[in-house]
Amino acid sequence: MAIALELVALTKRYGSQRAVDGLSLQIPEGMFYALLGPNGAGKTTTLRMVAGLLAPDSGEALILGHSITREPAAAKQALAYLPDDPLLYGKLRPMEYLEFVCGLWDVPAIEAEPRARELLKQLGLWEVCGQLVETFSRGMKQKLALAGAFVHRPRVIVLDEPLTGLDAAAARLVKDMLAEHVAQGNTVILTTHIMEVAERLAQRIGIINRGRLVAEGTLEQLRLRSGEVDGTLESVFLELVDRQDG
Ligand SMILES: Nc1ncnc2c1ncn2[C@@H]1O[C@H](COP(=O)(O)OP(=O)(O)OP(=O)(O)O)[C@@H](O)[C@H]1O
Repeated sequence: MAIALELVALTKRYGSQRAVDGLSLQIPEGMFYALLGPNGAGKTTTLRMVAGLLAPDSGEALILGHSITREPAAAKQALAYLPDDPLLYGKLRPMEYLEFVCGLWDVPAIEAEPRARELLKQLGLWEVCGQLVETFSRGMKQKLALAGAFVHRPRVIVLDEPLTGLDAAAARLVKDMLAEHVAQGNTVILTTHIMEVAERLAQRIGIINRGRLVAEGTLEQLRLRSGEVDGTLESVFLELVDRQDG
């Protein structure tokens, strides 16, 4: 099976601090993968390098075998990245925004329009289609940004804290959409502080702390590694991070 995302000794420093410190990881295609870590562990910095928004000091990230630094066009073709603070254009309406995004990805207009409509309906934004994005609540903006990430059917979707700020119904909807995307053979990689999300949805989990990979595997493998054989992901996570800090 193809490797959806490979990190090879990825490193980023801010001054003397190593925000990401020689991170290596392989995530096979068709997987729901959760990246966990305490505040400041280096998750957002890692994802920004994966998306090609931040240059690594050394090492590299490959999407489906294409280096984001050396072959950015090929790497980005299969990738969607949803940041934790997505930038939307306030003066556009939802359909205009999605048409704009489809244009960036060369999605033919004949496919773009029904796909955008389907996503807006799915995410409960169809009723507000006539409104400018600047009038949207934070949760509505987040749902529209998510529609923008899904609209070109990316094989690999990378999301930074996608559930923050969503109400219970919206969070359920987004979790279902992500699970469905994986069921169709695509790859979802997300960061979250919500342990229940990682515990219930992720097939594999990576834990990072201080820019380094502390442990990686299925929940069962992480339980064995931590010694918390019947533990919740929360207790396994806290034990593994504590051990590295200690
Ligand atoms: N632009 C920047 N300049 C200086 N330091 C930065 C910058 N961005 C991040 N850092 C530092 O890099 C480290 C990793 O930050 P990062 O945002 O990647 O962590 P995170 O795991 O996403 O945290 P959180 O869970 O709080 O969102 C932190 O110590 C942070 O202070």
